Amino acid sequence: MLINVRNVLNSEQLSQMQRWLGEAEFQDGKLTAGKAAREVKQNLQASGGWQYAREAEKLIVSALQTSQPFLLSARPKVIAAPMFACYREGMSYGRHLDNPLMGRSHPLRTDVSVTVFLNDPDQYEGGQLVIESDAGPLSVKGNAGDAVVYPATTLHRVEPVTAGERLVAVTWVQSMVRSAEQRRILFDLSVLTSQLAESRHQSKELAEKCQFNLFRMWADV
Ligand SMILES: O=C(O)CCC(=O)C(=O)O
Ligand SMILES: [Fe+2]
Repeated sequence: MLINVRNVLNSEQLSQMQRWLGEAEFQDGKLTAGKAAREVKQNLQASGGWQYAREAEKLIVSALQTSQPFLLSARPKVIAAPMFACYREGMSYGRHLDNPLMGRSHPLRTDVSVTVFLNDPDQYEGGQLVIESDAGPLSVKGNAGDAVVYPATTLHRVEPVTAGERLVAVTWVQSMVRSAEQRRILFDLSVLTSQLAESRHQSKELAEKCQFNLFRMWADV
């Protein structure tokens, strides 16, 4: 399931992020890539020495933690510290698969990948995030503040930026529900429950009962 979550960051949070990023020092993104990804990764990333690194990570994680569509689609158990990437003219990230585990001392299993767009799509040309699916490639270019959430089990790439600059935060989630298929069912049931609640339909409780009991059955906490 690929979902586009609107307005994970509000305009105030977005301006704050952009101010902080204005002070960031960027370094070669290959420094944080696994062996295979290194060969296709051509971008820049905010360095660990960036004075606002911790605040920026916290802002993204807490914004995700308060977004209902994100919580219902990803069912996060742990959210990794986000990385802040910048793609300038000519930069791209070729077709790759994200590492299955991230972090050394407390490894996190990457079930879900997340990109939060930090500037508007009219500020760069190219730079689409392209996710391969059984139905063919899905190409995304989100508005500033939106996030795209997709299974980390998919091959994906970032098309070359041909003009301007693309700014994103990327992170990964270890989900309480490991299976993407099960997460999809739970998400659909949560949508169904709220639609039935809105129309005050008598079956709302039954839909919610199915959602809750399947979550209880599948959750690994
Ligand atoms: O920039 C993006 O949207 C995704 C980048 C990516 O695939 C990665 O960092 O592994
Ligand atoms: Fe990736």
